[in-house]
Amino acid sequence: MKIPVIILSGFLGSGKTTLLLSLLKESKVRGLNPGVVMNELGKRDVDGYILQEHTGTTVTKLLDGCVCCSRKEDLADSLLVLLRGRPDAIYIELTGVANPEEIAKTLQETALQERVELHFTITLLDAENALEYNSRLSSDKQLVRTLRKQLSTADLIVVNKSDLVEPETLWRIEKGVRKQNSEAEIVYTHYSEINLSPILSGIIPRKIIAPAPQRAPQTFKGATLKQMNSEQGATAVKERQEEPHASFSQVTAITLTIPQAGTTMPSKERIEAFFQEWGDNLLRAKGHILLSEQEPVQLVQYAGMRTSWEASRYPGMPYVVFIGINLDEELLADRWNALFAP
Ligand SMILES: Nc1nc2c(ncn2[C@@H]2O[C@H](COP(=O)(O)OP(=O)(O)OP(=O)(O)O)[C@@H](O)[C@H]2O)c(=O)[nH]1
Repeated sequence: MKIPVIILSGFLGSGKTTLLLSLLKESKVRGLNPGVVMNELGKRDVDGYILQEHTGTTVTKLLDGCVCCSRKEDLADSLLVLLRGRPDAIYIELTGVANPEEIAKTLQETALQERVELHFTITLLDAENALEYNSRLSSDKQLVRTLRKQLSTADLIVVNKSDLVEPETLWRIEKGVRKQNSEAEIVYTHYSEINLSPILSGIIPRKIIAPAPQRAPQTFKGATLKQMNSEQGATAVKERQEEPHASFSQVTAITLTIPQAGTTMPSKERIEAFFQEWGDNLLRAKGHILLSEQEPVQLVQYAGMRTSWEASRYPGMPYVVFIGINLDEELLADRWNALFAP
């Protein structure tokens, strides 16, 4: 029996890891033993640590590049290693700038095609920012094309962060999504809360001899915008360019540590203002910072121009990964270090 693979795709900060956490918790309830691959553009593994801390799950981490282009071979190798552990399913969380179509092709490679099959591709959207992507990212044409691919190849599109927008915005998002994908189910939610039954349906612990997994009828629940039927504006856009290409060209990930001796720790507000300073150039930041000896380490996340903080048990050296478009690395590092000047 082929091992079902679920791909989690979606732009930076759209809620993929939040969904993966739910998927792992639900898998545990169902007695499933999934293998998990997480790909990060940066050199540090923020999300893998979050998963380990919250679910105890061991994750295969592919850092410092994108498995749909620069690190393509690594994905196939990692999957082969994971398969040795005979998982019930494999969940792959892609970077926010990956094209899921390339991952589907990897699964078709000779060494893998008899052993795994694509079960679901789920693409998440950040409702608060989705409508701005085309203009904000317009300097990177490959990236804009990749974001379209994330939509057109999805079986399920999760419009997340709907707590941050008016219903009118959701209608406009649905209209835009339908231009790329006329068939996928679209659900509206926050904190990636969706009904996971249709996704996990038919995936049964291997110790119980199971038939091949079947997709359940697509009853994802959540809030679907019922009045909008798929015929309205439903012109699926076909990409002409078929050959493989990089999924982005101007996105970089820069990891900065916290200056050590003789430093002053800035307040949370100063760090938040620092993120905002970079405007559209800073797409995402995440890491672990110790703000004072009296407080626990903080997991800081900057996504969709909002910053959130959470206590963490991360024991290592503090750092922050910055992911941006046309970011000036030297300037970023200089200004970052200046934040900690005594
Ligand atoms: N307000 C709000 N915040 C959310 C929601 N879903 C996720 N977040 C927050 O958004 C941030 C990014 O969420 P992640 O799940 O890490 O997003 P991601 O897609 O995995 O991010 P990358 O892998 O870095 O691209 C975190 O701080 C989440 O807590 C939501 O529905 N509403």
